[in-house]
Amino acid sequence: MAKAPVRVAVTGAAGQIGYSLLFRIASGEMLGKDQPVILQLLDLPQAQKAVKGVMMELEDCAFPLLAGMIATDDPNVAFKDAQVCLLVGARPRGPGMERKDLLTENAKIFTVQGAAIGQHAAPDVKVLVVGNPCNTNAYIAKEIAVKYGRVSAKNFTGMLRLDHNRALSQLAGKTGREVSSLKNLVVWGNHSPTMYADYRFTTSNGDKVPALVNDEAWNRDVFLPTVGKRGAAIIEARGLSSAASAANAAIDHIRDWVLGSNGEWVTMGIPSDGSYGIPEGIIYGFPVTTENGEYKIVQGLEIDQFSRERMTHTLNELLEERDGVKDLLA
Ligand SMILES: NC(=O)c1ccc[n+]([C@@H]2O[C@H](COP(=O)([O-])OP(=O)(O)OC[C@H]3O[C@@H](n4cnc5c(N)ncnc54)[C@H](O)[C@@H]3O)[C@@H](O)[C@H]2O)c1
Ligand SMILES: O=C(O)C[C@H](O)C(=O)O
Repeated sequence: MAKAPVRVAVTGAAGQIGYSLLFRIASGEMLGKDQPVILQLLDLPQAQKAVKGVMMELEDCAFPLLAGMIATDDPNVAFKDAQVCLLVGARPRGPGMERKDLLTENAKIFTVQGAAIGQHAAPDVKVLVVGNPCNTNAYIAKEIAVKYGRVSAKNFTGMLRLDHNRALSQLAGKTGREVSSLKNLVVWGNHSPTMYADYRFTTSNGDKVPALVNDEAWNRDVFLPTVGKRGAAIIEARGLSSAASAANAAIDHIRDWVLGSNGEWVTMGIPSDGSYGIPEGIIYGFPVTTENGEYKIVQGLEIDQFSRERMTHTLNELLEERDGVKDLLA
């Protein structure tokens, strides 16, 4: 018997990430090749004409799994009964900006959308925030949504998967190993240059990646800055922020969350439960495994002095961002 369709809300549907994302969701790459979806597309009033154009193209693909779609500029309509919400719509940064420079402007979007999700989404909704600064925007949406008592704080996540994928590719290049052979990588903390991509536990076909790399200077001087500043390098090269790779990471994040990671570690920005000394509630990149629609933090990893310094540095930035938005949450 055919499965019931899943309602997927996507914000910023007329934007560049939206254009890379929607067709892949509708073709079954996110929720499975046997899972019909209904797309609930949100964008600003002035973008509705462009959203209609995207919907015409979706229609022209004749995707067998696309069971319906709506476009709206009303968050209460977009999130109604949504089981998956991809919060992409927000202003992107330009050259010379840091993601946290977007906070004042973008934060308000997530207060409104958090309230709409809290009131209208399915109680077990899974939310991924892509719009920057994504950790703190996810924090805002979570804090507001849970006030309505229907949805669960643990289901609000921020996107660290692009950083995870970037780190995998850099390590594959350095070691000459295939990306698919690399296991047990983690990116701790904030989606910002302070993030800490940590390959101390990474293996490739049973070999330890730190031994294959065997170059501590490369870790500090090349790997960490390359992964941390990759978003800015793309803006510099393209004149626009990453889009297809961001959409790809969003697909990876939700697919693994819903369908399971088969025991493999993936990085998700999730509300801390206090693990590794990270204060509860902060949306922080952790190594997780996923099964049956739930994630579990990988426990028991040794944190050496260098790692603790890096983890604290990225945490401090998140604490500062949280302080910067506390008035919005009062
Ligand atoms: N977390 C990550 O790894 C990651 C990666 C890439 C981009 N991003 C972020 O994703 C966001 C979107 O990037 P983009 O390149 O698609 O931008 P874009 O400017 O191409 O598109 C943004 C879309 O969002 C819409 N929008 C703005 N405010 C909205 C609101 N209140 N409700 C609904 N829609 C709204 C705009 O009308 C536009 O259609 C940016 O904040 C960018 O920095 C995050
Ligand atoms: O860097 C940006 O502003 C966009 C995005 O967060 C990225 O990492 O590519």
